[in-house]
Amino acid sequence: MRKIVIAGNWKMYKTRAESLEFLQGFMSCLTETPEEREIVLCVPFTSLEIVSKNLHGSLVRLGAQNVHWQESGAYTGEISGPMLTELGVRYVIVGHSERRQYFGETDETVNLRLKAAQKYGLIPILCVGETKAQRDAGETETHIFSQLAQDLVDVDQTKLVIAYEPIWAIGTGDTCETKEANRVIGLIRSKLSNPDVPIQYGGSVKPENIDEVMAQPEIDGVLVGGASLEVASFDRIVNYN
Ligand SMILES: O=C(CO)COP(=O)(O)O
Repeated sequence: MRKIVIAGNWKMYKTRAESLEFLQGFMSCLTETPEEREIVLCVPFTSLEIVSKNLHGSLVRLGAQNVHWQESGAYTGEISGPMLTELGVRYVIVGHSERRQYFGETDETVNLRLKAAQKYGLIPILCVGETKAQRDAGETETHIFSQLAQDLVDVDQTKLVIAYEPIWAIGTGDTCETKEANRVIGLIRSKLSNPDVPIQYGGSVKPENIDEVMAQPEIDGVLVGGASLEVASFDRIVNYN
């Protein structure tokens, strides 16, 4: 049985005060959510502690948005696995397209970050996906297979989540057709040694399309950006039908 994982990626949004306000509103909505759905909030580093302290034993899991491969060292601006686990972090996004695009992360460093996350007891959410140009050139599969082949070297597939995020569908309102997302996710699964790895879809997931996305047989959850910032919309997403 594959696990359902619904994660919010807050990116560079919300101060500590705003994070707390969200959490207080969101926790009171969760009473209806089926327990087998794992809900994760990947918040900015500065909000990890306040969110951690206010989860009060709820089923919501804490997530971060990146992790360095060393335990400590002269790596200005980076954060290590032990720094995250100390705050109660359970999940960490690795290789998001915004990190690859704007901050020079490569498949090689993504692989190092994945292995470090697992070494320190974190479950990484590995993001893969193609650009519009790659899709238009018919290179979706080759690009994603190349990312997987490099990113997953020596990675334990029993402690892993993968998110398929077509870059052209992120923050654009331009959702990938659900059947197409389902097809690509099936192809990703065919490349894994563990068929039970939960594979999420990400890219313009909203209350309006969540039911259709989750009805697809290969899709085991979602990684949500913009629609995870508002209590009402994220509540609707985690309580999909
Ligand atoms: O990048 C994403 C999640 O990691 C998707 O963002 P949006 O849901 O805002 O399109």
